[in-house]
Order: sequence, then C-alpha cells, then structure tokens
Amino acid sequence: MFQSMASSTYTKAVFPSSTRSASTSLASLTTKNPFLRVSSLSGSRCASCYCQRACASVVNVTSVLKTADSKSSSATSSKDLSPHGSKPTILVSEKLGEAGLQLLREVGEVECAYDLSPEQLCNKISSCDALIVRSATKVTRQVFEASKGRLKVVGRAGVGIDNVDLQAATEYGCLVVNAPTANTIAAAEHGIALLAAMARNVAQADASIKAGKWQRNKYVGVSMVGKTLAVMGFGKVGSEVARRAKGLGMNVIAHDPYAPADRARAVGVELVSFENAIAAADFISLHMPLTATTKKIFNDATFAKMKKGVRIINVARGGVIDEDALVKALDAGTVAQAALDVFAEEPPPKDSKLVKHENVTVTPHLGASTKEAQEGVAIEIAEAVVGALRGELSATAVNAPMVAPEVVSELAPYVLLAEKLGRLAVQLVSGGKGIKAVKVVYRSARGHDDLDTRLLRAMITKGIIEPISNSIVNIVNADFTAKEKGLRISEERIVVDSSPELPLDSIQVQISNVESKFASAVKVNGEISIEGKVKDGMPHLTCVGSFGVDVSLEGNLILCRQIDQPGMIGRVGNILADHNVNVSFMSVGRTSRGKMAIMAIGVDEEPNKVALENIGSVSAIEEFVFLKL
Ligand SMILES: NC(=O)C1=CN([C@@H]2O[C@H](COP(=O)(O)OP(=O)(O)OC[C@H]3O[C@@H](n4cnc5c(N)ncnc54)[C@H](O)[C@@H]3O)[C@@H](O)[C@H]2O)C=CC1
Ligand SMILES: O=C(O)C(=O)COP(=O)(O)O
Repeated sequence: MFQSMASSTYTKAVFPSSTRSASTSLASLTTKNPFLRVSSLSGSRCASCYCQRACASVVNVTSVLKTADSKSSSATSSKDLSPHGSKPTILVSEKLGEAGLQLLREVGEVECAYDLSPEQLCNKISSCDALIVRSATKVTRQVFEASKGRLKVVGRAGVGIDNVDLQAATEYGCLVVNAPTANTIAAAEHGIALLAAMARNVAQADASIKAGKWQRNKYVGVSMVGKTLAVMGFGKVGSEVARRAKGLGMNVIAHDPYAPADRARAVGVELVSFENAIAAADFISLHMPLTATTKKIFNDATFAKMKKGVRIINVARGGVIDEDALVKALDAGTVAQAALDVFAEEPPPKDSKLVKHENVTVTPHLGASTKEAQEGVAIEIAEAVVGALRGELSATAVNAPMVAPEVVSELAPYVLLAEKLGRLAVQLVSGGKGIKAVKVVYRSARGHDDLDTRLLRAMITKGIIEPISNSIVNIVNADFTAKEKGLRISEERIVVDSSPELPLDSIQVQISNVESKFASAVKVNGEISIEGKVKDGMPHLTCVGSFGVDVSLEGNLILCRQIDQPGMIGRVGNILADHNVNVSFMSVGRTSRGKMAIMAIGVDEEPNKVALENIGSVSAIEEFVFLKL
C-alpha cells in the first residue's frame, strides 16, 4: 500500500475549521524538495534542467524527465546548463567519433575516459549527468546506485543495449537512449564479408600464406550462389543482409517472430518458423538481439536439428550461441564452419577453443567499425543525449515511451495541468490512510487511438507521489514507481462533443477510499475529485468535488467552504491584503443561492500563520485548506 505521509506533512499547512491549528507552511516540504518549488514556476525558464529556453511547454516536458539531482539542486542562472550551476558532465567511456564529441562539447563538460574498471566507473559516475558507452562498458545496477540519482541519461552509441541494466536504469529514473540506425549498413556489410570470407577460407588462407605455405587444395571453398541462407532476426541489419545475399544469388529465408510479412515480401524473403529455418539452411546468419529469450538459443539441441555441414555467421551477440555446444558441433562436423564477430565474453579468453578452432573465422567485434558508421553513430547518440539533457523526450529512448515531437508540443499545457492536479489531489488527502487507487478521467473529442495519455499519466503520478515521498518520478520510472508503491492508476477516456482541434477537454483526478482534509472535495460517491482544463494555454482548476470553480493553477491556492452570503470575498481578501498577500484569481462555486459555496483563491505569496488563522476564524467559513501548487 502506498502510505500517504500527508498527515504529518500537511496538518501544519491545513486549517480545517475543526482543528484550526497553527500553521507553519509547506516550506519544509519545498526545502526538502526544492524541485517542487522549481517545477511550480509555471511559465518560467527551465530552472533545473539544461534547457536555456524560457518556455512553459519545455518546463512541462522537462520535468517529466527530471531526476533526483534536480531535487537537490539550487536555483540556477539562466546561463547555466546544469542544476549545479555549471555545464552538465558527460562521461564518454569508449571511443566516439569526433563529430559527436564536438556536439557534446557545445553543451557539456566532456570527459573521455576509456578502459575504466567497474570500480573506476562507479567512482566517476556520481559526478556525471550523462554517460556514453559502446558495447564494452557494462552499465550495471551498481553504476546507477553509485550515481546517487545524478545520472540522467545513458547513451549507447550503437544498437545492442544488452550491456546496460535497463531495469535498474528505469528504477533509478535514468533514460537510456541508443543510436539504432547509423551502423546498420556497416553491420550488414560485415556479415556479408564474414559470409564470403568463411565460404572461401580467406582468413585461413591468408594466415597460411603468411606462414610461408601455399595450400591451394586445403582451402577449396564452397559457393554461395544457389545456397539457402537463413537470416535469424529480420530487423534492420537482418533485412540488409538479406538484400545483399540475394544479390549474391542466394535463396534467402528468414525467421523473426515479430517481423511483418510484407516487409519480408518486399525484399523477396519468406518468413518461416525457427525450426524450418535452421533445418533448411546451408548458411545461418544471426541478427537478433541478446535477450533472456535469445540467450543460448543456439545450443546442442538446435545444432542437432541443422543440416549437416551448415555454416554460421554471428554479427549479433556472442551470448545467443552456447559456445561450448558450437565447439562440439564444429568438432562433429555438424557445423562445418563459423564466422564470428561477437563472443559471450569480450575479449574472449586467450585459450578459447572456439576462437582457435581451424574452422572458425573471427573478428574482434568490428561490425559497426567503419569510419562512416562511427561518425554517424557518434552524431546520432550525441543528439539523443543532448536532447535528453534538455529534457526532451527522445525518439530513440529504450526504456521510456517514444512520443513524437508534435504530440509532445500539443500535450505540453496538459502535461503541466496533469502534474498540478496530481499535486493538488494528494494534498487534499488527510493522513493516516494510504492512497491505493487513483482514477484519471480524460474528456476529449478525439477517438481513443488519437490520444496518447502516457505523458499525462506519468505527470499525474509524479504530482501524487513526489510531494509525499522521497521518490523522484519521471516519464522513465513513473509506472514502475507507482507499482512499487502499490498505487494503482486507472484511466478512463470519455469522448465528448467538443473541438477535436484540442487534444483534451478536461482531466479529472479521483482518489477513492481515503479521507479528505477538505470535505467539499469529496463527491457523493465518497471519492476526492478535482477537475481541470487548459484555458488560453494555462492550467485551470474547474471543479472541486461537486463545486464548479475557475482558478488558474499558479502560485498557491486557498479553498474555503462557507454559507453563501454577501461580503465573504471582501473579508478574506482584506485579511490577505493586510498580510501583503496578492490575490491572483478568485472564483466562487455554490450549490444554490444562500446554501453552501466554495471560494477558490489563487495567491501569489504564501500566507503566513497569522493570516491563515485569521481566515480560519471568520465565523461563516466552515472549512478551508491551503494548497501549494
Ligand atoms: N557486431 C556489431 O558490431 C553489431 C551488432 N549488432 C547486433 O545486431 C542486433 C540487431 O541489430 P538491428 O538489426 O539494428 O536491430 P533490430 O531491432 O532492427 O532487429 C532485431 C530483430 O530481431 C528480432 N528478434 C527478436 N527476438 C527474436 C528471436 N527470438 N528470433 C528471431 N528474431 C528475433 C526482432 O523482431 C527484430 O526484428 C543488435 O541487437 C545488436 O546486438 C548491431 C550492430 C552492430
Ligand atoms: O551497435 C551494436 O550493437 C554493436 O554491437 C556495435 O558495438 P560497438 O559500438 O562497436 O562496441
């Protein structure tokens, strides 16, 4: 159960008529969590990220990606790119193309430190905002732990992310991005190079002639034309290998449980089952990622099902093959030859039987290593990392939803509204009972498929969890954090008759099975319910419980319930004026004339204890609550 800490945190700040207790304020909360203060500066510059722009929409989206470090940061000047008052620190732990390094240097302090031991990496990481790796650096859970929340983004300068602990990254709210496209051709070309080199014994013959021999009979090869090649993993690299192999006159089949058949058809390739692929192939080329499912997928059992004398090329990951089983299959002649660019352990042990096997051709993980690919990868990853440091959602995010830029910009004001509603709703919960279920109702003129609510859900989660816990919530870890805290967030979409030009008409946040500090926020069904809309680009609170109000969600908010009567606005307004508190907005909602009414008062400053006590002592006021936005 997600136990609300609200009782201890908020009783000081809230003055229901029943208690009328003395108040300090929510200052303690914001001191503990300066990020809260920063992110409430709606429309101000992105004070705690790396963005130099002053725009509310960027604040919104940026806060989706903010991590722990933002919380502990102090205010930054507009020239600063980092919450530390300096440029972000970017650690590059493996060789990266110069063009990418240049891009990174424009925004951050770049340190290139290669061949770090795991301990050295852990020591360095606590002062890094971004880490860029290739395949050799193991970004383990220990690395995220050692980062103490500072690491915001890991950039994998390449495709395979099996060297990054994605679960740990997600738990720590660290975005992982990769460079999925720039090395595709290089890897495919290397696959074809290995295929041809293996078929014609190029490497072995080269070594032999250099050793002073001339062995023309020993190195008679096999032809590729007319042979069947099974491409295992028909993604970007696999399909490029298939295309090239067809150019060599090979009959190409492919296995990929997730590849669309029309993509295969377009290349003239038939998609078949795993069993059929390995049984029919003369050559098998591996192009699937290393995952829990593909680990050692080529093993004793699968080698036994292959055509005798099959030839295997692996430019994917060493781990997809059981290497001991491959040695046995090579010794038995089941597998005639193998050409390997990748190994379960890299570099492989010096005495590796596999590497030393005379029927095996090896390269030291060179698939992506062309000048062109490395420059491309460097730029691709540098752009992704810089974007992430700016708080932008990445198109190459591996552990966060990829949201198209146009969707992000359209949803920006609603993202801010969502966070504020979450924050308001949680402050209305009285302590003692945990929040378990939150329901979000989106009213929109758009069809279900036309509204991506992942960002909004993440921000509502952030708004609910952050004020009452030490967790840092962002788009990366929002769902994980909610689940971990036993908080179930359900969503309902209601199609309404409003303008489809706008993505949303309103967002309603309901919290059930809790008590409220402000009884008027509870609807007849017993749920705390608040609703908001975006008006002129700004988030507005439009409903509290069953009362309609209209107050811009800026600064702080006072909600009062009173018997509807003349003079109430003036009395509360005067108290606030006496204490130099500027009222930014005021709105009254009532059930009917002379009955119950609630006043929603937006205030720029936080009223002091005396001001709040004075409001509480106005006899007509039955309950009131002060809320920090
Ligand atoms: N040796 C090197 O330097 C390089 C190696 N690679 C490796 O190649 C892999 C593929 O790269 P891309 O084609 O760019 O990735 P991709 O994501 O475009 O393609 C991977 C394909 O594998 C498929 N797949 C997943 N599980 C499978 C399974 N159990 N059986 C068959 N297919 C399965 C996926 O559906 C996907 O279509 C990477 O994961 C990486 O490990 C990539 C680039 C360079
Ligand atoms: O992109 C990939 O998946 C690769 O395997 C390339 O690895 P590298 O960046 O050359 O260490």
